[in-house]
Amino acid sequence: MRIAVPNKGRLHEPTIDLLERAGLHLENGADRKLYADTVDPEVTVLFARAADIPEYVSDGAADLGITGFDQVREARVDDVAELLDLEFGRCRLVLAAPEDGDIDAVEDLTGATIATEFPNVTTDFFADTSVDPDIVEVSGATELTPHVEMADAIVDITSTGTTLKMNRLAVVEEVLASSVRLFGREDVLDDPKVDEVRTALSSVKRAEGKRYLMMNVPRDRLDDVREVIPGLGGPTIMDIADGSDGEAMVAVHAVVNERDVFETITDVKNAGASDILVTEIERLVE
Ligand SMILES: Nc1ncnc2c1ncn2[C@@H]1O[C@H](COP(=O)(O)OP(=O)(O)OP(=O)(O)O)[C@@H](O)[C@H]1O
Ligand SMILES: O=P(O)(O)OC[C@H]1O[C@H](OP(=O)(O)OP(=O)(O)O)[C@H](O)[C@@H]1O
Ligand SMILES: [Mg+2]
Repeated sequence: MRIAVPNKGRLHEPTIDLLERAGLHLENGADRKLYADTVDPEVTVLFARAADIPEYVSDGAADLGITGFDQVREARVDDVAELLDLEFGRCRLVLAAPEDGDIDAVEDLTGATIATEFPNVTTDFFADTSVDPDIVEVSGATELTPHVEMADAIVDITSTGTTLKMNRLAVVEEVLASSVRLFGREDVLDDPKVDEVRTALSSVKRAEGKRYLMMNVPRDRLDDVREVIPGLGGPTIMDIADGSDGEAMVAVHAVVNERDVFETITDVKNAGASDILVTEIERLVE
């Protein structure tokens, strides 16, 4: 099983980090190599440009791929299926035009020229509209093209909006919302390894923002404590040896959203819990 992942750029590090956290540790270094083995002898990682990954998966050079949804759409591969939204690399492909110009709506683009690194996504977008502008493919610095009279508008990636603003461009319309996805070629989806990889990656995503809470509770206060633990499924309750004064005690373990931890600690303490421990969770397998 070969997984194609971004070899550089902003998606490289978070992808490697995710594989590591999922337990798919890379064995022989990730830098400047084409391939890396992982702890799983059946799983190899192939490093490729983010834009080439969908094609690698479709062609069979790799079986699974991790890259932006924008790249999957641009590659127009029809034999791959999405397996998981990895929820990072969030950005939008937008149609943008000079702030002080007269393009305020898609309809203003009749006879116009659009510069983009995403000619296919752009073509598909305009196919659903009443206008049919010329599309010019560029390979970078797209935001510059309206200022050098190469284009009237652009379709480009934005996330914070800083680059558009710096170039005095305003969003006319959203073309596509993107984030990084795990996807696979349809003819390998039955391989149990695919599900293993998907489960491992989704277990990391599920654990993000969660904490594991452990505490001791006198048995006769258990109901009060249970009431104040915000539910992500019921807590686990275990008998423990009686307290020093012979009081019957139980251990209560629960998975809690990180943002609820502060309040929950106060609440369970007031309800009678003691020896409260909070730990991070690496993975949460369904
Ligand atoms: N500003 C951004 N915020 C969030 N995600 C982004 C942003 N820019 C790009 N991305 C996502 O990252 C993907 C790859 O972009 P990145 O800039 O890392 O690679 P690249 O420009 O293709 O790299 P290179 O040209 O150096 O190979 C994009 O297709 C998109 O999904
Ligand atoms: O809305 P913002 O936060 O400003 O992000 C948008 C910018 O990010 C990307 O460029 P990147 O930094 O990847 O440089 P690149 O053009 O070299 O790929 C994208 O092409 C935009 O130019
Ligand atoms: Mg880039």
